[in-house]
Amino acid sequence: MEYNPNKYEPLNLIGRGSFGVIRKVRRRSDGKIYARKEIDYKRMSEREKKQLVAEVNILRELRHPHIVRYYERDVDRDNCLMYIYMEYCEGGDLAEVIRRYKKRGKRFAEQTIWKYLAQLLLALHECHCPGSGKSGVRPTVLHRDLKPDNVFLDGRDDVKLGDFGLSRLMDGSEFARTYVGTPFYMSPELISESSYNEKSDVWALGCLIYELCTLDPPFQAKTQSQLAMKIQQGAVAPLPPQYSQELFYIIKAMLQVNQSRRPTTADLLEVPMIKQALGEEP
Ligand SMILES: CNC(=O)c1c(C)[nH]c(/C=C2\C(=O)Nc3ccc(Cl)cc32)c1C
Repeated sequence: MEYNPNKYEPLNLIGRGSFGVIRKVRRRSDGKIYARKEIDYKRMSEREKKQLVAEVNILRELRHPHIVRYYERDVDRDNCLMYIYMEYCEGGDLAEVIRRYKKRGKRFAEQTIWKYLAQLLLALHECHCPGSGKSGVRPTVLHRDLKPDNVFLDGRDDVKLGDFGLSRLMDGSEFARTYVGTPFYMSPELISESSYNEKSDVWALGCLIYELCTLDPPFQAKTQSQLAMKIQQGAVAPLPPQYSQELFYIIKAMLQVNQSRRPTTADLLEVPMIKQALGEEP
């Protein structure tokens, strides 16, 4: 399909992914608003380009109410740019909301945290257990980069998992080069260099839910080696008193250092409080 520069009207920049920018765009034919990720593949190796295309093809098939929808892609060969057109989430990313709450001394309501946890579990379950939802059978997709910056809010205050698995494109070295910020959500098994798996996504989700309660990650340190030690010890400080023991219990279960004792998304979706939080879903 030939690149059509006039199909979408570029609007303002709204975000920055780990290898490209996100721009708000308007489709000229019907005025509909989308988010466009603009990937500069000038410096990518042939292998990475092939992986990127394969990755986008898998991600385009992920159809779920709590996964940011991929619509189409386009390639501007003259400028070595790949455009990925996705669902626009007017609430922005969760990292920005956490920053805002911290600045204003606000806290998330416990009910909201259960709702976000339940919705993100459904999204992760759709990725980990292909064919569990309505979409057809396909390979397991591991998110690998679950963090507040990659969770987006729509206009109804529902959360959507975004920026899928593209970090998998980088092999060890490049991922390190491309990865920005401190790996607060890195799991113990990733630190001990065993393989990343579904339980590593559950660990990252546990870190994210803990951060919604305290507005800080569960493990923090001045240096990466001190951070690694804290993660491998796995000591989780209590939540602020306004939150229930049930919430703390589920977070501690997700932050089990021993991944064989960590619950799967299927296990967690059976928890009564999670079922109750989903009960409100249409
Ligand atoms: C300040 N930026 C924002 O408020 C913001 C808004 C309104 N939307 C976004 C981001 C996305 C958005 O709206 N849709 C997306 C699909 C995939 C990815 Cl990786 C990101 C987005 C952002 C970062």
